[in-house]
Amino acid sequence: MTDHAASNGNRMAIIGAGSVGSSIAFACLMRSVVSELLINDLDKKVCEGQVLDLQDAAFISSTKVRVGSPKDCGQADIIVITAGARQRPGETRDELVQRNEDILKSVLGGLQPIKPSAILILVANPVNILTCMAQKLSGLPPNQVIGTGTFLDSIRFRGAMKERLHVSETSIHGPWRQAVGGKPLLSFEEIKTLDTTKEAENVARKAYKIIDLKGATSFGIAAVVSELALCITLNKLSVIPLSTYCDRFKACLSFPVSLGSNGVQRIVYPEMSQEEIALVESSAEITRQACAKYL
Ligand SMILES: NC(=O)c1ccc[n+]([C@@H]2O[C@H](COP(=O)([O-])OP(=O)(O)OC[C@H]3O[C@@H](n4cnc5c(N)ncnc54)[C@H](O)[C@@H]3O)[C@@H](O)[C@H]2O)c1
Repeated sequence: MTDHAASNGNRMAIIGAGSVGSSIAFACLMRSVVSELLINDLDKKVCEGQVLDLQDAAFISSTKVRVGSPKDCGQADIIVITAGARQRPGETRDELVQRNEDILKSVLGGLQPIKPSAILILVANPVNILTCMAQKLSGLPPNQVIGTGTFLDSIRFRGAMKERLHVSETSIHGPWRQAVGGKPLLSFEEIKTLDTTKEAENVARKAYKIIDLKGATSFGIAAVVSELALCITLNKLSVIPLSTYCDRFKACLSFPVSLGSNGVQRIVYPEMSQEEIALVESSAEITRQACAKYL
């Protein structure tokens, strides 16, 4: 099925038309993932400018684009929230929490009543915490509220491995203990000689490197969200690492999930060592503490 065939009848709303929101809109437009794209931003001037610019690109798409009011956006099938304070150079994700919590609260309030079958995608950071907050405040079932999680990090990892192994990103199922064509990644000669800690750090640092160089990241996350939208509209049930509520750890964390028209269908927990489980538990505890006021 072509990307074009996915668009039939679906409507997507993007809240926040800054670097990330406008790039997501452009990626979704180019892939015709929905029939109609609504864009909303507190800054009405910027929002109108982005819509007019996107409309110029729509001649090679089957998607129509327009400005949407918060209420219109609340009735979309897929609602993407990018409205948020941008991460400043050197700022940690946690320092963004308070600024972005206030914005999210006001965005969710404006969208109400949200279409009961809508899938809400959180992009603004820190994504696990905002996903937890949106699960509590949106009124939607938790499986319909997801965050982009570590999908982009996983794409970056696969991109780095592609360079080493000369195989397509889509044939690499990371991280380390996973496989390429059924062969464990760590058993490849090219990988055995790698400093895996350094390689993992490079992947984790890439967002900061881009922010240092150009002030923000936008294209990678745009491609990621267009892919999530396709999974939803086509009910693909692809397994992707996303932020979701993990009953096992009692927190919103990024784990591989199958994603379809109803949102998260199942969580696929990988085999984990005791050391890895302890690391996840400690992340879960930090996330739980940050979310405690919403539980
Ligand atoms: N999940 C990821 O991998 C990922 C990647 C890149 C960026 N981000 C995050 O995405 C967010 C946005 O980044 P950006 O570079 O687009 O920032 P930006 O400053 O360019 O855009 C944010 C936009 O949100 C708008 N906005 C603020 N409050 C609003 C409200 N209440 N209603 C509607 N619009 C509102 C602003 O007017 C602005 O246009 C940040 O939190 C950033 O950290 C996440």
